[in-house]
Amino acid sequence: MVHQSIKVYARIRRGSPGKLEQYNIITKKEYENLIFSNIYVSPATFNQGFRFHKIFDKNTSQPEIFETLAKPVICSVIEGFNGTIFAYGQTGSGKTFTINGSSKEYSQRGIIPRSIQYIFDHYTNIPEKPTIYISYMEIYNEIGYDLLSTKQQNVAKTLEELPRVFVMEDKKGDAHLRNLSVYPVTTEEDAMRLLFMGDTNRTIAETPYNEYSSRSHCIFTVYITHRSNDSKNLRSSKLHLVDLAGSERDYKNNCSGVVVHEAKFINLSLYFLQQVILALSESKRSHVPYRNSMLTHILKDSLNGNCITTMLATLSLSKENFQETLSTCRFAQRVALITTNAVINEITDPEQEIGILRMRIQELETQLSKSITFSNTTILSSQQKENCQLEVNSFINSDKKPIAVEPDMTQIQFCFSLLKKELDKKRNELTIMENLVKKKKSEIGSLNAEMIKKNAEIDKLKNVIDRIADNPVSLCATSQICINSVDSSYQKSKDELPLLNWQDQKSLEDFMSKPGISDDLNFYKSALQNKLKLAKIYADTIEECKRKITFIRNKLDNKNKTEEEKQNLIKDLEEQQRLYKKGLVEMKQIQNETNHLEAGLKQAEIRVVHKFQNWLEDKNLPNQIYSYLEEKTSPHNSVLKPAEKPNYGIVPTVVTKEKEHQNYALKSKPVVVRLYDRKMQPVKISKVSIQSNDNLSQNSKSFTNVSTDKSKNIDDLDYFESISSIKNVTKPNTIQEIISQRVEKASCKSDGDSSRESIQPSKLSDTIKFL
Ligand SMILES: Nc1ncnc2c1ncn2[C@@H]1O[C@H](COP(=O)(O)OP(=O)(O)OP(=O)(O)O)[C@@H](O)[C@H]1O
Repeated sequence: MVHQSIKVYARIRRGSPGKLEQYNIITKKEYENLIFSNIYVSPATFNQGFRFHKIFDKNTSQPEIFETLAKPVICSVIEGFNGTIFAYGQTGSGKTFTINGSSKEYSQRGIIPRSIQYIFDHYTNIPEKPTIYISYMEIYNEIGYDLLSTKQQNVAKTLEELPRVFVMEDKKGDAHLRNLSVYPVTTEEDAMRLLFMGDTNRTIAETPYNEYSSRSHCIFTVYITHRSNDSKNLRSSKLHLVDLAGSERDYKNNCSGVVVHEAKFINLSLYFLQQVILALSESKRSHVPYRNSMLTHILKDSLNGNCITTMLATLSLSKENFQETLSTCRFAQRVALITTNAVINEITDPEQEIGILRMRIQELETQLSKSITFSNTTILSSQQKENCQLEVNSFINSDKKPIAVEPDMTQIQFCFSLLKKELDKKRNELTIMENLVKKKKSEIGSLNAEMIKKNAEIDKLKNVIDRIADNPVSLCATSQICINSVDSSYQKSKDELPLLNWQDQKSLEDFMSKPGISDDLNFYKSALQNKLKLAKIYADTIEECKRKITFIRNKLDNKNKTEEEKQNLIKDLEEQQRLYKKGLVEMKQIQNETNHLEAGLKQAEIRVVHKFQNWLEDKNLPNQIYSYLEEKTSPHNSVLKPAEKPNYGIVPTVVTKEKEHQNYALKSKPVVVRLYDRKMQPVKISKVSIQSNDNLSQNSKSFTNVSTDKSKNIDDLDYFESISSIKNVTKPNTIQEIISQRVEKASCKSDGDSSRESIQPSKLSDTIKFL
C-alpha cells in the first residue's frame, strides 16, 4: 500500500495580462515556497510563503510539466494503481492549456495526448498486450454529459443534445457512472481520435458567452487491464485527467440571466469540492460531504481513497487577479494536507487458479499412490543417491548403456524421478524455444503488415500532395475528409442540410473580411500546407530509397560479383534501409502533427460559425424583436405571440423606432403588450394603434385608429380594453428557448419570404472554407 499526501504543484501562467505581482520562489530540499513581495498575506502563516511540491515558473515547457508532474502518476497507473491529475485555478490561468494543450502547435500538446502516447509506447515491446478503454465526460450545471456519444443521429449542436450521464452508488458506497460510453482502443491513433471527437463536442457545445472560458468540468479517463507474462493475476487501474471549471467567485461579464445561472452552479460544485477538501484536511471531521455534487461524488476515490493523486494549481499573476490567485494558493495548501492510500488493483485470474489447483490435485494423487505401494522401502544413503545420479547421467549420454542399479525398488524409483526431472527440464527448454520461434514469426508478420500499411499511407499522402498541387483549395476539402472520419455522422448531417441562400452567403463574406476573424483558419491552413509540403519531401525520399533498395538487391542477386563488391553493396543496402526507416518515422510524426492541426482547424471553424451566427443576429436585431402579450387580469400567465397574421378580431399595431409590428390577434380580454429584444431587454415603442380587420365585428370598429404618441417603455403602456385571449400560449424561460422559438418564427414567415432558410452551422463551415 502507498500511503502518501496529495502532491500539489503550481504553474505560473506565461504572458498574464496587465501589471504583474512581484514574487519569489525559494527552493528547499523537498519542496518550494512561493512568496509574494511587499504584500501581507493573511493568515500570517502564509506570509512565509505557499508551499508546493514544485513550482513551474513562467517559462516551463509542456514536456517538462509532463515529465515532472504527470509521468510518475502514469507509471503508477501502468503498475496497477489508480491515478488522478486535476488542474485548479481561475478562468484563463492555463488549466486547459496544461491538461489538453494547444491545438495550434503539436509541441504544445498537453498532459492528455502525452499520456496516451506514453502508455502505448510503454506496451509496444511487451508481448502481453493490455486492454485499454477510454471515456470522456463533461459536467455542466451539475449535469453530466457524454462527450464521446455517437447515439445522436447528427452532430450535437448544443450540450443538451448529448446523452446525460448519471452517478449511481453501489452497496459499498462506490460511485459508478451510468450511460457513459467507454470505448476499447488498441492503438494510439484510436485513442487520439476519441480525444479529438470529445474536444470537438466540447467546442460545439460552447455558448457565445463562454467561448474563451470554460464553465464546466471535464474528466478524461483511461482504464487499463493487464496481465504480465509470469503472473496469474490481472491488474486493472484507471487514470482520471480532470480540467476543472474556473474557480473565481463571481463572473464579471454578467451579461444575462443565463450566465448567472451557470456561475451559480459552478460555484456550487467547486464550493462542494472545497467543502470536501476542508473536511478531509481536518482530521476530526467524521463526515465528508461527497454526495453533495456530481464532481465530488466521481472524485471520491481520488480525494481520499485508493488513488495516487496530484493537483496542479494554475496561477495568473496579473494584479487584478491577485485575490483569486491567493485563494487558489490557500486551496492548494489544504489539498496538500490530504493523504490517500493507494493499492495495486489485482485480482486472481480464475481460469489460471483452477488450472493450478487441478495440477496440485494430480500431484497429490500420485504421491498418495506412491506412498501406498512403497511404504515399506528403506531410505537411500547419499552414496546410493550419488550412484543413481551417475548411472542416470551415463544412461542419458550413451546410446546403449542400460541403468545398472541394485534390484531395489527405492533406488529404481529414485532413478525414475531423476529421469523425470531431466525430462521436465528438456520439455521446458523446448517450450521456450517454441515460444521464441512463434514470437519471431509473429514479429515478421507484423513487420510485413506494417510495411504494407506504410506503403499504403505513402501512396495516400502522395495522392493528397498531387491533388493540392493541382488545386490549392482542395487542401480544405482534404482536411474536411480527415475530420469527417472522426465521426461519419458529421458527413450524414452535412448531407441533410440545406444550402445557404445568397443573402447569407453575402453576409458571410462581409463577416469573413473583418479583421481578425479568419486569423485562426489561415493559421491552420498554412500550417497544414507546410506539413504537407514536408510530407511530400519525405515521401520522395522514401520513394527514392525504395527504388535504390530494389536496385541494390537486383545487383546482389548477380552471381558474378566479387566478395568485395558484395560487401560494398550490402553496406549501401544497409544505409538505404536506415534512410528508409528514418523517413517512415518522420512521416509518422508528420501524420500525428497533421491530425492535431486538422482537429484544431475543425474547432476553429465551429468558433467562426458561432461568431457569425451571433454577428448575424445582432445585425438583424430590428427584425428579431420578441413580442409578449400579457393578460391584464392574470399577469403571471404571460404569453408569447405567434407571428401569424390574424384573420379575425382586432389588430393592435405597435411601432418601435425600427419597424411596425402587427402581429396580434386579439378578442376581448384586457392585455398589456410588451416588446423585448433578444437579450430580453424591454424595447421602447413610439406609437400604438388598434384597428379592426374584421368587418363583421361591430365592437372592434370603435377601436379603429386609436393611437397614442406616448413614447415610453411598453411596461407603462395603457392596456387595451375588450381585447380577447391569445392563441398558442407559452412562456419562454431561457434565452435559448426564445432563440429557438424565434427561429421557428422566422420559418413561419416563409409565406412572405420563401427565399430565406434557416442557417445551418455545418453548411456555413463548408462555405467558410471556400471563401
Ligand atoms: N503557460 C502558457 N503558455 C502559453 N499560453 C498559455 C499558457 N497558459 C495559458 N495560456 C493561454 O491562455 C489562454 C487561456 O488558457 P486556458 O484556456 O488554458 O485557461 P483555463 O484556466 O483553462 O480557463 P477556463 O477556466 O476558462 O477553461 C489560452 O489561449 C492559452 O493558450
